[in-house]
Amino acid sequence: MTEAFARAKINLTLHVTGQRPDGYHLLDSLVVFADVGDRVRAEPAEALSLAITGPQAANLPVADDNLVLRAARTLGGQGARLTLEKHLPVASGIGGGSADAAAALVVLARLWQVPLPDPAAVLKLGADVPVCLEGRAVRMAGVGEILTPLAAPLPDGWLVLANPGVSVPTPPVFKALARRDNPPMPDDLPGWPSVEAMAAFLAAQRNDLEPPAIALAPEIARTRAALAAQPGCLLARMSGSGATCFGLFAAEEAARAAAGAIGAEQPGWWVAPARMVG
Ligand SMILES: C[C@](O)(CO)[C@H](O)COP(=O)(O)OP(=O)(O)OC[C@H]1O[C@@H](n2ccc(N)nc2=O)[C@H](O)[C@@H]1O
Ligand SMILES: Nc1ncnc2c1ncn2[C@@H]1O[C@H](COP(=O)(O)OP(=O)(O)OP(=O)(O)O)[C@@H](O)[C@H]1O
Repeated sequence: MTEAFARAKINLTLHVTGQRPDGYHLLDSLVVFADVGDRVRAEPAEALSLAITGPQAANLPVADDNLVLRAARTLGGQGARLTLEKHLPVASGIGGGSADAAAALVVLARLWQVPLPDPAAVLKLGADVPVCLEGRAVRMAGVGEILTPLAAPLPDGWLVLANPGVSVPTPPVFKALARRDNPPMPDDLPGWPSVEAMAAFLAAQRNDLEPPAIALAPEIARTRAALAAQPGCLLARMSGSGATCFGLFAAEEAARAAAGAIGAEQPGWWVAPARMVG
């Protein structure tokens, strides 16, 4: 049996800087990971099969187009018994499906003793699959395929992820953008000696998908506000195309207290404290 962790992807910034003729948007995004995620397991078997378990399994029916099965087919589609333990909310802006696809590629390449697919085939699985396969903090550009490692290590920090329970499909959010030619981040990203310094930098950046996503799902504004109101929250913003928002914290205790407080106020929300990793 072989297993991989599929970490949540967080867009600390997400600038939409243009659009290609095929409709895909050009991005400039600072991506990190949160130490919370799904698990993908693979065991040898004659045929290819998938079972989904875990607390979010009920929101993801087993279907042929599950990204885990699409990833398996990209690798050749031999036999394997796959299990996806689903913890991350579905269609929520933290790349759960993309992280699962990347984890499936890793476990199946190991099981079948085959190389990982070429970058174009990885990108075809989804714009967030290359960054999830990379699995560390990067500046992400192009439509998601240009990944530049950061010049300096990430500062120690904590995230609180909060999702109000609305699933937000990505295409309508991009479609509802007012402008597609927004400015990128500065050419050179500074190093951040502390998470406070990182938060000060982030405060001057944006997620350009936040206004259109809030127009489609107003609960997102309430989610971001609930995070921003917590003691110790340095910055609150939406990730990806939403609806999950993150709060950035310096201390584990403050992050855990914030997650507890929001969870108590909003029992229907998905809330998770997690170390920022990359
Ligand atoms: C918003 C982000 O999560 C930011 O990290 C990603 O760009 C989206 O990644 P993803 O969900 O893996 O995206 P895909 O499954 O490839 O695309 C979903 C849809 O999002 C839109 N899309 C996605 C990526 C991109 N650079 N431009 C786009 O316009 C397209 O309408 C596409 O049909
Ligand atoms: N293993 C999977 N986990 C989650 N969603 C999946 C999976 N396989 C296929 N999907 C489909 O992919 C869609 C996007 O799911 P996902 O959870 O990756 O969205 P997301 O978090 O908004 O992603 P991103 O941040 O990359 O835009 C869902 O609508 C779902 O039906």
